[in-house]
Amino acid sequence: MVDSNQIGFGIGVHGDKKQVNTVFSNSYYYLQDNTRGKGIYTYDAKNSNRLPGTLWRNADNQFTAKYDGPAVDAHYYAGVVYDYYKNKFNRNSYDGAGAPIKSTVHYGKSYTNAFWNSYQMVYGDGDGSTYPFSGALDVVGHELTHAVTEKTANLIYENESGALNEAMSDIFGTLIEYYNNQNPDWEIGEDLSFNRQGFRSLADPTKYGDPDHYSKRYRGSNQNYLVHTNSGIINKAAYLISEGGTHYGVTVNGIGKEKLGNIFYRALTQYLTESATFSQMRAAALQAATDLYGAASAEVISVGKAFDAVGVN
Ligand SMILES: O=C(O)[C@H](CCc1ccccc1)CC1(C(=O)N[C@@H](Cc2c[nH]c3ccccc23)C(=O)O)CCCC1
Ligand SMILES: [Ca+2]
Ligand SMILES: [Ca+2]
Ligand SMILES: [Zn+2]
Repeated sequence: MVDSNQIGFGIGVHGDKKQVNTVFSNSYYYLQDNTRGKGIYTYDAKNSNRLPGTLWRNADNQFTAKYDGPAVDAHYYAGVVYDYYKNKFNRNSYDGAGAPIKSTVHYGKSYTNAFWNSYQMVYGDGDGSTYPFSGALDVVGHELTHAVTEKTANLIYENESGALNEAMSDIFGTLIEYYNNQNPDWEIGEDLSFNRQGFRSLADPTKYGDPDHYSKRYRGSNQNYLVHTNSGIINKAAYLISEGGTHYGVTVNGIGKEKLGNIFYRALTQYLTESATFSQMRAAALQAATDLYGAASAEVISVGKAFDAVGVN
């Protein structure tokens, strides 16, 4: 029996209709997308902690039940993230060689988080105060960007390199949301909450208690907190590079989202090393901007000003 590529009909976490690429094999339709790299595969943990769980399948290629929603979004949004990296940077999947992209949904019981575990993306259902975690494209982009980072700079997930790791995921999660162009914004996770409040803001990190200047960085020892809060300093610099603004008296001329993406992607893939500091991020971004736009370019000037504005020299 030869497998065949199909197109299924799905309804996402928010009741939004979307087509999903599936495979028909031995009388079942699977959430397997053979049109991108070596495939995108979506699994069901059935509210256990076992990974990856079972490859999602049904008999009619219709993924419209409420229970199907998280799988539909994980599968569809993984395809959007694949397309962003392929179309913008000609990167074929997170490893550049078409690596299969695997996601598991319905992980755990009332699990109110998501993660990349070096092998796959994992999404909880939330605890009733949030939507299931694959229901936000910026979150899916955030998680898959952890995979890209791991295969490139491999930024150590603690202290400043860990905050850089987090910032890269927030920044590219946001750029991917703008690429998809459905209610794009500079917040992370707003699609997961009932009151539209996100987890973090790149435009104004202080909105959620995160620092927007190096002098305000968290210097404690809780690493999971540190990486998710000190990322605000780099997130703010990225926002200023793209959109411009005056921050603590320093004025930055915005150069737009495309150039921000080009500069940060080049920094991530060509210059950052696993133990990079914020200061080394500034140097990497300046070098990337110089490579791309020239030494005395407006882009290089904006990058320098943005890092000045957040106190990173
Ligand atoms: O990928 C990441 O950096 C986060 C991974 C969190 C995690 C870490 C270690 C083991 C398991 C899970 C997940 C996300 C995150 O930023 N989580 C934050 C915020 C958060 C989500 N759910 C929470 C529940 C309680 C407190 C904080 C949170 C965190 O874990 O801090 C990224 C986008 C949204 C979810
Ligand atoms: Ca949005
Ligand atoms: Ca967002
Ligand atoms: Zn993260």
